[in-house]
Amino acid sequence: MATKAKAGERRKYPIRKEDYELFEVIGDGASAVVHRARCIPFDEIVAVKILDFEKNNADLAKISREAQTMVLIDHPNVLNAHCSFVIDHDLWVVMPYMAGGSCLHIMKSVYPKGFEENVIATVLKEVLKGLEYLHREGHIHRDVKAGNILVDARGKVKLGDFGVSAYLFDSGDRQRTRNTFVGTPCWMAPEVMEQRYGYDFKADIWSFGITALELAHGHAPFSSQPPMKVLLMTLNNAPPSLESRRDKKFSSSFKHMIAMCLVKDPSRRPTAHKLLKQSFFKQARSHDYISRKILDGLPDLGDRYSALKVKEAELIAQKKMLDGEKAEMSQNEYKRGISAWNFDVDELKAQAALIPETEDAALGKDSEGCTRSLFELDTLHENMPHGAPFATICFSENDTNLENNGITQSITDPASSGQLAELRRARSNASDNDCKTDTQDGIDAKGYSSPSCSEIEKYLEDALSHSFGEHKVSTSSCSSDCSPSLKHERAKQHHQVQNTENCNGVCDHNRVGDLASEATCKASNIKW
Ligand SMILES: Nc1ncnc2c1ncn2[C@@H]1O[C@H](COP(=O)(O)OP(=O)(O)OP(=O)(O)O)[C@@H](O)[C@H]1O
Repeated sequence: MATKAKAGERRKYPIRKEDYELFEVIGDGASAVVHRARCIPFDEIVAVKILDFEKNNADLAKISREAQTMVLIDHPNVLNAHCSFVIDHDLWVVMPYMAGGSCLHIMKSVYPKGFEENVIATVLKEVLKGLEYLHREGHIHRDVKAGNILVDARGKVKLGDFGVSAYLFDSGDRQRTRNTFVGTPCWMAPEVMEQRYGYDFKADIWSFGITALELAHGHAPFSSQPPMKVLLMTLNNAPPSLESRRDKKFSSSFKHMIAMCLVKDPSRRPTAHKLLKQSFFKQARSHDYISRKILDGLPDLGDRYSALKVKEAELIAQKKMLDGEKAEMSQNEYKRGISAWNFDVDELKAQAALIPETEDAALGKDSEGCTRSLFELDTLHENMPHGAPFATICFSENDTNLENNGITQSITDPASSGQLAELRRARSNASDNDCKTDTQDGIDAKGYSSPSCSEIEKYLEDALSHSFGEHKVSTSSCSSDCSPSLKHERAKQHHQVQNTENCNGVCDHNRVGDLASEATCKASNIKW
């Protein structure tokens, strides 16, 4: 028989396995499986998240933190836990059942290209209210994404999954920043990736901006890229935005709100409280609207989940086949790129050996003498934009000379004066039609990152004007603050010019080779 709690009092949910009847699986994540279930004494449908901490390598601290945090939560827009308990090596977390499932699930099932703007505004306003509460209470959520925005049967929206959340104010000393590296790369703020100065609740605002793009397009920027590439693109490229041709349907207030969140310098991002005042949210409607607009006619959550699993399995099988072809193609492009630039590996090694010791460090040279750049080529190529045929990049995690993010790129001069002339010719031949059209995240139909017209022009300009004798070029986030971080004065001037032209965060020299080689191929009439 159901027991009733007094007004204002929280019901005490039973903490015995026998008190729950588990039904179908309705979700799974990195560490858990979630079931629809019935709490027998209350005759209430709930969700039970089961985490096997033995299988998950026993991050018991993380898991209990998640459970404790969830039980203490008290806000209509944040999913709380009714209770949690340990059964063998499983932790059971009992939560309210969110019958609509996550926004990611809803999009995958019915709106693969994303939601309409007023649906997004309504959902995001609720999420922001939840974030405002969490930040006020000293939490960083650290995993804001569509997969963690849950909708109940009435269209009410809650931010879920504290799998990686932690107290911002540690045991009384109110330490505001943390130095751990957790989260999901696509939504991860640059400062979290850098792990240099720690991060604070503003990391959630970046993830919130990425989530807004995810809801607008049906997927997060760079979502088809491997994690390492996502890291590089987030750190090196301009922040993603809602500015491509396909985004014309969205209002300028939406674009502006996203641009405010996706600023690389966290101190310049607004708080959740301030964001809520943005005019974009004026179009937000009620939960009934969400229910009518996106939940009506949806199959049951369990059925949707099973259908998605089948679809996912098919995609994985297809991808396995494609990956074989892709690896071969990539290898061919790599070889072609090398020959286009007439690379001489031994000569490059010899050049590197001539560079004084202090310079070597900045070049990211390892004990074998800049070999990292040469022998990591395959891996790097996989992580570079489509067609990047040569990698003249050394990563230096220990370069203390540069005031950057710890990733240093060295552009070693592959260009003879003849090659530069060829490049110049190529640029004058390359018409705008040769360029890919600007896309919001630069991902082409094959899932490769492709440069836009303006990027090509910029990088060609960069390749031509860059002093190839210059060995150190920082790729640090010269985002909207445009702080120059080049050590050498000449490079600094070059950098400043570049920043004036493109002040929103691109210092990406990665692609010089990509574009230069593309141009070279075009000039030489080689099929690219
Ligand atoms: N209370 C709930 N009601 C309905 N569905 C839920 C509920 N909690 C979670 N889910 C579904 O289960 C999925 C996985 O849950 P959750 O994100 O908590 O697991 P996780 O292992 O922590 O995931 P992550 O990969 O984000 O770390 C969610 O994306 C959502 O679709």
